[in-house]
Amino acid sequence: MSDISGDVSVPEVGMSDEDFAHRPTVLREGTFEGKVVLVSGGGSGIGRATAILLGRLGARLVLCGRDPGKLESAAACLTRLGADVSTHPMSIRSPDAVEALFAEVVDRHGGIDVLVNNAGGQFAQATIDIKPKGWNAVVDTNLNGTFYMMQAGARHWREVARPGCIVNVVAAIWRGMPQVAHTCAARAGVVFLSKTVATEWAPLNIRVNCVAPGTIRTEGFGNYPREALASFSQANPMLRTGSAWDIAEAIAYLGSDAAGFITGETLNVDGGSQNWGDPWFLGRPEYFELNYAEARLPTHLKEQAR
Ligand SMILES: CCC/C=C/C(=O)SCCNC(=O)CCNC(=O)[C@H](O)C(C)(C)COP(=O)([O-])OP(=O)([O-])OC[C@H]1O[C@@H](n2cnc3c(N)ncnc32)[C@H](O)[C@@H]1OP(=O)([O-])[O-]
Ligand SMILES: NC(=O)C1=CN([C@@H]2O[C@H](COP(=O)(O)OP(=O)(O)OC[C@H]3O[C@@H](n4cnc5c(N)ncnc54)[C@H](OP(=O)(O)O)[C@@H]3O)[C@@H](O)[C@H]2O)C=CC1
Repeated sequence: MSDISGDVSVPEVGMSDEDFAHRPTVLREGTFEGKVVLVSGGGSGIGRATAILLGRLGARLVLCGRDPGKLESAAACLTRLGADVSTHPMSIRSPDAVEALFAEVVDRHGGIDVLVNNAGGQFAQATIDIKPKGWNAVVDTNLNGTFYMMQAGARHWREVARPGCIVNVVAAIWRGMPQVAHTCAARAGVVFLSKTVATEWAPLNIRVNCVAPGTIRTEGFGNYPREALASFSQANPMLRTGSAWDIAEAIAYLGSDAAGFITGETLNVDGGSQNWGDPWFLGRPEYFELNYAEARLPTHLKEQAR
């Protein structure tokens, strides 16, 4: 691929398009040669890093998301790198828009080989205060939207009798996710939906896997207050956040033939947060401050704790 030049002022926290264009990867050049890869939410953050990595590895890229400006900016970068890319503004929450997207992509590229369901997100709120509309918005995006995309992919592959591969970006949900319960519930749904269809769709030669990111510094962090960001780097025993590149490489691996015997799996890329860590999306409530917890102990236990 050619060198990147021109506008690289990308809204990536910590890593730029330039970094993604040059960062070494263990994956062999040409790994995705001749493959068409659809990346939802490909205009920013993890999706954008994934598109750049897959483009470097030879993929033809299809990017979708709601904001045409973000998609155009990512496409301009990929074009500078020499990749073939098309952009499709739409919302994964609309089954009609998903159907139209697949029709457009098949028309333009002749088919799809790998589907990366990365689009998603949430807002932080105490569960007790979440309104039905907010709950539904998050579940609709992360669970329903991902399902529409997965089903459209499977129907496409069944129709053309071609192997398929799905990689869903979920989250490190294993110890619950206080202050983002809606997304935790939706991602848990995607994990078990994926395990289910990994079996149902095996006869169609379709592999289905998930990548579960821990706290990954992207522009998505802009949705959370300063107190939350402070806890994000304490969310795993490595005491740091990951990069979009860490996730992109995991997606590329599961999407490649190197993972040809893996299906129904979830790969955690979380710095070990499933074992230890403490992310709070609005900041840690006083109740959970260690000194405060000690202060609440009955006297005899307080003495034992010292
Ligand atoms: C584990 C590590 C960390 C993870 C990090 C990441 O994932 S980074 C990646 C992060 N990237 C992202 O998260 C980006 C993607 N996120 C999004 O696009 C939105 O958060 C979305 C998922 C709600 C979808 O949006 P949409 O356009 O469909 O929704 P809308 O705006 O029309 O709102 C619908 C309803 O939701 C409610 N409500 C919404 N916001 C708030 C709030 N702040 N407060 C309270 N409530 C809120 C409200 O009820 C509202 O209705 P109302 O009362 O206004 O009539
Ligand atoms: N960063 C982190 O620490 C973690 C991130 N994740 C998940 O990883 C994924 C990528 O996040 P990240 O890159 O960090 O943040 P971003 O906010 O940059 O990425 C979210 C992407 O999803 C797209 N999107 C959101 N809603 C829709 C929709 N209804 N239809 C189509 N596209 C949509 C957005 O594009 P647009 O706004 O143009 O629609 C955007 O490109 C998300 O699912 C996120 O929740 C999971 C765990 C941790």
